[in-house]
Amino acid sequence: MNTSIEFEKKLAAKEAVKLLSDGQTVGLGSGSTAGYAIREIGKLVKNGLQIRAIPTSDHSRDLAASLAIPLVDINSVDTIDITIDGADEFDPSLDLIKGGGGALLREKIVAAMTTDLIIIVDSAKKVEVLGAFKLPIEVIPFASSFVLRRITNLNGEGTVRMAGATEYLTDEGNYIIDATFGPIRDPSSLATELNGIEGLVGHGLFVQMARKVIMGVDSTTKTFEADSARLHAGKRQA
Ligand SMILES: O=C[C@H](O)[C@H](O)[C@H](O)COP(=O)(O)O
Repeated sequence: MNTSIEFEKKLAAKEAVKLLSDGQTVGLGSGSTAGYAIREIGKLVKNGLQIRAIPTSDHSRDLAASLAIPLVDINSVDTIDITIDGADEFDPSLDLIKGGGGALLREKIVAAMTTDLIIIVDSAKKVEVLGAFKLPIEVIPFASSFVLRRITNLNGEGTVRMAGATEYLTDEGNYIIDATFGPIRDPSSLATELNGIEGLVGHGLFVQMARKVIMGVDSTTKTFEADSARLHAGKRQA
């Protein structure tokens, strides 16, 4: 484990939870950085913060429950005030690649319901152009070969993620294809192409969804804010 990277993740998490206030419905992201935020939220709840939370993965649900963070069923709410989640890459427009941990489908649904999506990252996640990190794509098992061929048609290359000798399964019982498309200079167009493939239920391109990215860097944090006109266009698309 790289201790300075872990320190940056913790700093970003601590900064993000300052945005929480009583009465909010809060989305809980997935992954190691979001895990630090969930632990911070656990401390705030213990000290009296009154929120209700919606986790984006079974793992985050179990972690939140172990910290006595009140949880609510996503189907019982219309909107989510704020979500704190991690990312695998972010670019200068605050477009993201997510899903390295396989939680992208629920994460994107939660993000689409969220007013303020706050992304917390270490400094290694900042890129000029998305695409060095393989794009996770969630598919129903029945469609995996079909989707792999469609990815090839888009000049990409994909492989089904494995967990030992068998396919990795998401919380929704689906497969993940990790795909490379080279540098993704137009995330919005690639997202549209992928959205049109039958059997593909989600992908890790989060375009025009993040309100802020809070990045830990050395012993401080840096916050990047989305252009709000662009963000509203993205929310309508989601
Ligand atoms: O599926 C996993 C999520 O999208 C994570 O938020 C993402 O992979 C970043 O994870 P980490 O904070 O562990 O780098």
